[in-house]
Amino acid sequence: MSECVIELNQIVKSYGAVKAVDGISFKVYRGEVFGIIGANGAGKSTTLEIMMGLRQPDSGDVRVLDMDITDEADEIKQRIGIQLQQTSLYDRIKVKEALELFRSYYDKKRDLKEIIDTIGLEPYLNKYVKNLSGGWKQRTSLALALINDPEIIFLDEPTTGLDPQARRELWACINNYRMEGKTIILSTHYMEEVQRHCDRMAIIKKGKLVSCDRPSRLIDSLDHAGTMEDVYLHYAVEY
Ligand SMILES: Nc1ncnc2c1ncn2[C@@H]1O[C@H](COP(=O)(O)OP(=O)(O)OP(=O)(O)O)[C@@H](O)[C@H]1O
Repeated sequence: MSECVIELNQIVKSYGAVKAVDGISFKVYRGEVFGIIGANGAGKSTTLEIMMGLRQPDSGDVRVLDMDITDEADEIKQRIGIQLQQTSLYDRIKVKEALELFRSYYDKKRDLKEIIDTIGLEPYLNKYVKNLSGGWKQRTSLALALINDPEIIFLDEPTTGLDPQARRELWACINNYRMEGKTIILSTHYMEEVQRHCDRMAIIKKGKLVSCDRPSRLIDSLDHAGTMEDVYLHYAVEY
């Protein structure tokens, strides 16, 4: 078994009366592409944000790269990469400026030219982020998540709203980094992406983990399930 790089143990997080995460535990291993799926409001983003160190859980333990997420937050942030859901934060600056700004945040830096070439950003460097299409915005934010050559890359719905070609191209970029042995953790609403690209996945329903396994094993475990969409409808949806 490869090394465990993330361990969540009984995580709970409420926003006022809303229990967004309700006792979630799972492990992620080095080199995995790990998907998190669930209906709108199930608690995927909150779970991701807790793993990224952006939110404190009310209770439970989170270990990332064998460090405590609260005590060793600074060291962890140097070794992970984060791509949030589409944000207007960087709309007013150019792609090149965003890359340079992010680069200044980190001690360890990956070669910028190599990232730009791999992701194909060269023609867009002098464009304002706000003027890019959705696909190029997402590629820019993937580039930003890679700037410190992270061991773990977190992607919150990286392909939402993209057309099929842009989704395919973004996955080609993500798979490049998977081949280097990076651990990739993402949330998505696209079940065919999970089936095709994820080694394992967690299904969250109303803040609870209802299943965590390989897509093929989840499909095989259900009578009459042929696709991940059948698995999603069985586990994640409330009728
Ligand atoms: N900052 C916040 N303040 C109050 N409630 C919040 C906040 N963030 C999330 N919630 C609520 O917590 C619950 C879980 O939200 P979360 O964004 O984690 O779900 P999600 O599975 O990522 O949803 P989606 O697929 O729509 O992005 C939802 O009921 C949401 O309305």
